[in-house]
Amino acid sequence: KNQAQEKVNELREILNKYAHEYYVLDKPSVPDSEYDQKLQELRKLEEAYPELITADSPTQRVGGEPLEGFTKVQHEIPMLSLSNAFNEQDLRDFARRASQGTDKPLAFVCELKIDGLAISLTYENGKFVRGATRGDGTTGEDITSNLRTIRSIPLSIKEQRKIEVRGEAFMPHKSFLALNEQKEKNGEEPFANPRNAAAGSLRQLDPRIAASRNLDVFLYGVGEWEAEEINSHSGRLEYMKEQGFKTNPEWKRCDSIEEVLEYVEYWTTERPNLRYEIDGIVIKVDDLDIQEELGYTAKSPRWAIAYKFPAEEVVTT
Ligand SMILES: Cc1ccc2cc(C(N)=O)cc(O)c2n1
Repeated sequence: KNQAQEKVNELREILNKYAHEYYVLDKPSVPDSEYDQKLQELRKLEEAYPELITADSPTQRVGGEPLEGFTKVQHEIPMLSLSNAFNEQDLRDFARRASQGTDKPLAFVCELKIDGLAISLTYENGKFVRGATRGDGTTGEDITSNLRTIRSIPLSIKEQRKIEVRGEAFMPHKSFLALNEQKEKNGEEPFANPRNAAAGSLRQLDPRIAASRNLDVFLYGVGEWEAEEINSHSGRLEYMKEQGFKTNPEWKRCDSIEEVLEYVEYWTTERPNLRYEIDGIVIKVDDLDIQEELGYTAKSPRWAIAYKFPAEEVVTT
C-alpha cells in the first residue's frame, strides 16, 4: 500500500508538471499520449486504493453531481470595476491626475483587457478551496466546481498562506466558433460573443457542461493575502506566474505615458491576431504605495483605467 502511495504521489507530480507546461505555459514537453497514459495509470491506482484520492488530484477536475443552485459569496475586498478612457486625451488626463496625487516618480503597467468573466480564486494551505464570480463586486456566486474544470487553474500551489487571486475566465475564439457551430447544428440559439459563452458556461449547474466548453483564464490581481511583501503590481504578476498561475504574457511596465500610448497603438492593430477576445487595455500605476495614496472614487480605483477600443462596426453581410 505504501508503494501505491509513492506511485500515486510520483504520478501526480509528473502530471501536474505536464499540465502546467501544456495549459499554463502553452509549451508541452511530452506528447498528449504520454499525459493520457500517465493519467490512466493514476485513475487505475486510485480505483484500486480509493482512500488515496485527494481533492487536488488531476483525476478530480470534473466533480460529481450537478448543483441545486449557487451559494452566495461575500468578497472581503470588493472586486471593483474600472473607469474608462476612450482616447489619447483621456489617457493623458489619467496620467496627469495620478502624477498630481504623489510626489514619487510614476511607472505604469499595461495589460490586455480580456473580454470574459471576472473571477476570484481562494487558496488555503496551498489548495484551491473556492472560486467565485465577481457578481456586483461585493456579492458573487460560488462556482468552485465549474472553475475546477478549467485546466489552467492549478488545484494546488506552493504558497501555504491564504491567498485570493483575481482574473478573467474566457473562451478562446476557436472554442467559441466550434461551440456555436455545434449549437447551430442542434438548432439551438448560438452565443452572441465569447464573453456571453464563457459566462453561460460557468453558470451551468452541471460541471460536466463547463468541462466541455474549453474555457481558459488569465489572472491579473491579488485580493486577500496574508503576506504582503510585494509592493508593485508587476511584482505581483511575476509572483503569480511563479506560483503556477496563468498570467497574460503581453503585460508591459511603462515608465511614461508616451510608452503607454505606444503600447495602446501597437495592440490596436495587433488585436485581430490574438486567439482570444480583448475589449481594451488596462493601465495601472505600478507602485502599490502610490496606489494607496491615490485611493478610490465611489466605484473604481484612481490608480487604474481601462482604455476601451472603439466598438467594431458590425459588418452586416
Ligand atoms: C482592478 C482591476 C479590475 C478589473 C480588471 C479587468 C482586467 C481584464 N478584464 O483583463 C484586468 C485587470 O487588471 C483588472 N484590474
